Amino acid sequence: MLYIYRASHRQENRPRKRRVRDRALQEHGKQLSCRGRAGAGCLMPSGSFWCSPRGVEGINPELKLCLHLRETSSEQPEHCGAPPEDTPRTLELENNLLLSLASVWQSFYLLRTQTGRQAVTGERGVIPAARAQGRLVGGGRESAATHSFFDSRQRERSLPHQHMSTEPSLERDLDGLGKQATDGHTRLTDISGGTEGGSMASIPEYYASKNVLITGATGFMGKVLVEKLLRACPEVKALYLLVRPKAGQSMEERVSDMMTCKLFDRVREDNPDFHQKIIPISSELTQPGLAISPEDVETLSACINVVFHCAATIRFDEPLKHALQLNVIATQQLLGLAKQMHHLEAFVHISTAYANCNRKHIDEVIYPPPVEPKKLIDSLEWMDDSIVRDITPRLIGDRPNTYTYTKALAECVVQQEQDKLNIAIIRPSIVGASWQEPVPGWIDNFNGPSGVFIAAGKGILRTMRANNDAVADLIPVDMVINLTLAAGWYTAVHRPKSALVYNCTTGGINPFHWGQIEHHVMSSFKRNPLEQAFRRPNANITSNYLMNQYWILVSHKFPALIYDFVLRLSGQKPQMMRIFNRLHKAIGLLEYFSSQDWEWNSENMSMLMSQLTPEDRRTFNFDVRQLNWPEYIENYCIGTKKYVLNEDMSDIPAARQHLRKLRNIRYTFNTVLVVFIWRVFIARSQMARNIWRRRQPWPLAVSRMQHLRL
Ligand SMILES: CCCCC/C=C\C/C=C\CCCCCCCC(=O)SCCNC(=O)CCNC(=O)[C@H](O)C(C)(C)COP(=O)(O)OP(=O)(O)OC[C@H]1O[C@@H](n2cnc3c(N)ncnc32)[C@H](O)[C@@H]1OP(=O)(O)O
Ligand SMILES: NC(=O)C1=CN([C@@H]2O[C@H](COP(=O)(O)OP(=O)(O)OC[C@H]3O[C@@H](n4cnc5c(N)ncnc54)[C@H](OP(=O)(O)O)[C@@H]3O)[C@@H](O)[C@H]2O)C=CC1
Repeated sequence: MLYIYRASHRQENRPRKRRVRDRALQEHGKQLSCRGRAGAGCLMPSGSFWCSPRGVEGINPELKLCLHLRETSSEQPEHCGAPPEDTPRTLELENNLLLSLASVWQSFYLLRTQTGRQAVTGERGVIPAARAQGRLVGGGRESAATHSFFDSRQRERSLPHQHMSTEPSLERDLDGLGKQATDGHTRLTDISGGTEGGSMASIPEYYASKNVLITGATGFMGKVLVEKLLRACPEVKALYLLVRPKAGQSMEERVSDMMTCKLFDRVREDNPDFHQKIIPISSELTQPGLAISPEDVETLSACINVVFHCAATIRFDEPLKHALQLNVIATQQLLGLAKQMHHLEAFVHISTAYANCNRKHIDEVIYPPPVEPKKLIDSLEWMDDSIVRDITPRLIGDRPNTYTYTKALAECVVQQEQDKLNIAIIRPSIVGASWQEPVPGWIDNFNGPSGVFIAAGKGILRTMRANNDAVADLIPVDMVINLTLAAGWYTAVHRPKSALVYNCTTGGINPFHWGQIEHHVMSSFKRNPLEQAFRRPNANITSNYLMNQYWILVSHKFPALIYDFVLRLSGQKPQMMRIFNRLHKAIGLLEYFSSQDWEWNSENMSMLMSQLTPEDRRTFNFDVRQLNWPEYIENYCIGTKKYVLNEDMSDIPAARQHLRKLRNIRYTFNTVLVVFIWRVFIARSQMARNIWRRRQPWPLAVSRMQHLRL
């Protein structure tokens, strides 16, 4: 079965385009991807998908046909969009052209398969083949900012390393085969991860026998990355972790502590000796040369194949100088080290979807930086901290904090090396607890919404400024890591000419709103309460500033005063007001993100998914359509209880009992308050009594009725 379609970029045609894709998807289980302006694509018999952003448009520019689907095997072509009245012939011509392209491709594919060269293009080598046949017009777009997946495969890179020099460029796609044969050395086999003669290496096959360098491995995402690599790619050779000593612990102690964490239970079960694959390297990223010893630099330069750069300061209130030091300068230094690595195949940089939060629509491109990073680095170097603090608001401009500002600069720094390295940039939105792996709901920190959920679950947080109808772009950490590993694989195997950006978000595909989050978080914590809650969980979000301030006063500050008063009376140190002040600072920093909407284009995420084998798609699942939000939020809340607060699930009955007690206390308190108000303001004041009578005629009516009955 061969599907052929072409799609215009016109907004009104998108639903139709989606229908075609969905249909093909239903029948083939393949995620299709087509991007660029008007596009044309065909799903090959092998199941692979071919698409050219400009090819057909170049042949027949006046065609503004929205969508056309044709099944060659069935007699009746299905039209998913109305073909233009004046174009049946052109359309026919075009379809014929696509069909002939497809058949050229098929013969080429077969030829390659017969000559055992699948590793070169695999079943995805459609464009090179078609281009080599001189059938496609148009080429890649020029700037990295408009770079697309398909373009990336149409341009040749000047490869930095010898072992990469066998990239199957379009121009030498066919000739290159001869060259390789004379070499007698299938270097492309190296690229595809050691699979011989067969199809493209799967993700675990690719990572087999690779040395991987990870920064930020002791952090939330880094840990999940290490765990997943060890579990899903058991043949990986070694993981080199750049770790600093901290809080009186050496880096070795920190890493061995980390490996005893519950997160690694499944890996430990599969391979009790997994720690042998972990090689900690002492590194303080804010120091010159990343404070890596010369011997370690030599080792890393000689053996690393893939770098995952996760380390960063994610604090929103980080002083600019420090945020710049870690998020930008350290990234620059790491890139410098990466360029020395003789066998580096991919450099994966973790950014954030909010790096460009000053925009409402964010494409998978690297936007011009707010300032040239080098200039800023040079200027801040000589400036006193207090001066930097004073000019920070002016510098960050329309970004909310130094974190998003420096992450945007880091992307620019990474982009500057795209000619020398194979780069992927991952931009996750709000990374939350795990969806499925290694266990549902795994989370180990208070960052982002986790702290808010916990504060609400403990009954401390009662109000927060957020827009009920704004999309809460949460993404589970395991999905981010699956995508990251897949992007590493894809970058190494396909080596896009320029850095490929992956917006790793959910809102555009499977949206969920803050109002819904609030509802599910509250009901989840009522079913599975946290221990020793301060009050019954009952948080409300509002976008109204004044309303929020009112509730802060009534529901936060007033109870805190009473509680601290009671603590004082009982001879203890007051603490509630202090806790609330910290909470207000934290939620004040988060409100920017919960009060507005962004729209991210995540086509590269879909593209990447379409490139995975069915098996890899299961193992490295980042299909956000499969997220069932209520279930995810329930597991998230349970995860905060189990893994952040280390509370035991067996204590839930006691926690429920505690909530009942709090409810009874509240009822009693409210009753006492009503009686008190009655006694003080109503019973004692003649004026209040008069008002009460006028407003409340029912007591008179009741007494009259009683009188009548008597
Ligand atoms: C129920 C209703 C639900 C409705 C939900 C509505 C809205 C959801 C809210 C937010 C969503 C937006 C999230 C946007 C994320 C953007 C995505 C990203 O790209 S980056 C990752 C996000 N980064 C962060 O979240 C970091 C934010 N944190 C900070 O900037 C700072 O930590 C701080 C909040 C300013 C606090 O700084 P401070 O110096 O005062 O404290 P410390 O950091 O030293 O921590 C002290 C102590 O407190 C604990 N802690 C830290 N943060 C929180 C928190 N949010 N809640 C509770 N406790 C927190 C921390 O662990 C320390 O504990 P200890 O001393 O025991 O170590
Ligand atoms: N969490 C989120 O919601 C999101 C995160 N991201 C990005 O994902 C990446 C990982 O974030 P996450 O795991 O949540 O962050 P964490 O704060 O949990 O981890 C940060 C990591 O960086 C390391 N690090 C920090 N400073 C240094 C230093 N000076 N020298 C060496 N290592 C250092 C930390 O090591 P140590 O343990 O020694 O402190 C830690 O391992 C970051 O790049 C972040 O921008 C993007 C979007 C959302």
